[in-house]
Amino acid sequence: MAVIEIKHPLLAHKVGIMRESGISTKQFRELASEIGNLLTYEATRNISTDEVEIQAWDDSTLTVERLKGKKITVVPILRAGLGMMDGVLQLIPSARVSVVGLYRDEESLEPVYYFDKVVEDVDERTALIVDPMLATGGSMVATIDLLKQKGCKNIMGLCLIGAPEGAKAIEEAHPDVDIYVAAMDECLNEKGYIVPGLGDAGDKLFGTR
Ligand SMILES: O=P(O)(O)OC[C@H]1O[C@H](OP(=O)(O)OP(=O)(O)O)[C@H](O)[C@@H]1O
Ligand SMILES: O=c1cc[nH]c(=O)[nH]1
Ligand SMILES: [Mg+2]
Repeated sequence: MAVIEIKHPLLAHKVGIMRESGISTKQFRELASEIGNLLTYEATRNISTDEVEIQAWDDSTLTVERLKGKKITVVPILRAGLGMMDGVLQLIPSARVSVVGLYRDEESLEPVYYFDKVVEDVDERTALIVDPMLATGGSMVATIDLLKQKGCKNIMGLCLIGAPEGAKAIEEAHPDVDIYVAAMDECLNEKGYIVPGLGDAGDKLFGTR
């Protein structure tokens, strides 16, 4: 199963608020970041830790676990992915950030590449792609393609909302990649928007349109 819906009352509550018409930019941003944080907690359940020795409070030597935080790169897909990024970095502050710029052509719904700045040692890191919407899946597939071309071998994704069409696209193109979503919705409408969805996540995060 490449796309995993995380069922949790906190996520359901927060996604429900994000779907309301007239939500403020401020509240939409806060919720996108909070859900990014909660999804990170779930998605990182099985990432590896190192054992390190510390000097404990009573001067004894203690072996504790440390996250291999420097081995993760967070990959926001511009623009809307930036809205989830801070919530992810709150939990993994030492992660490096790699940015991928794509927008979806409104007519063809195909992803159009315009920028990337991916960390040089991405082949040694786990990539955590963040983007609120998995609609046709084209933008996520293109980002995974790009990261794999650069040598990245471990890739996960975090999205607020997924559509079955996007899940199918990921499972066909990249069955090795797990995408964690806070809600799996019903379908896409004739314009490629997720139904019920929450509208245009980028516009709501950036206050455009
Ligand atoms: O699964 P897909 O069909 O590819 O659609 C999802 C993409 O569409 C949105 O970005 P958009 O193109 O609106 O760009 P923006 O973030 O700059 O608003 C969203 O943030 C995803 O990147
Ligand atoms: O529903 C959707 C689909 C793509 N992009 C969005 O922002 N929303
Ligand atoms: Mg947009």
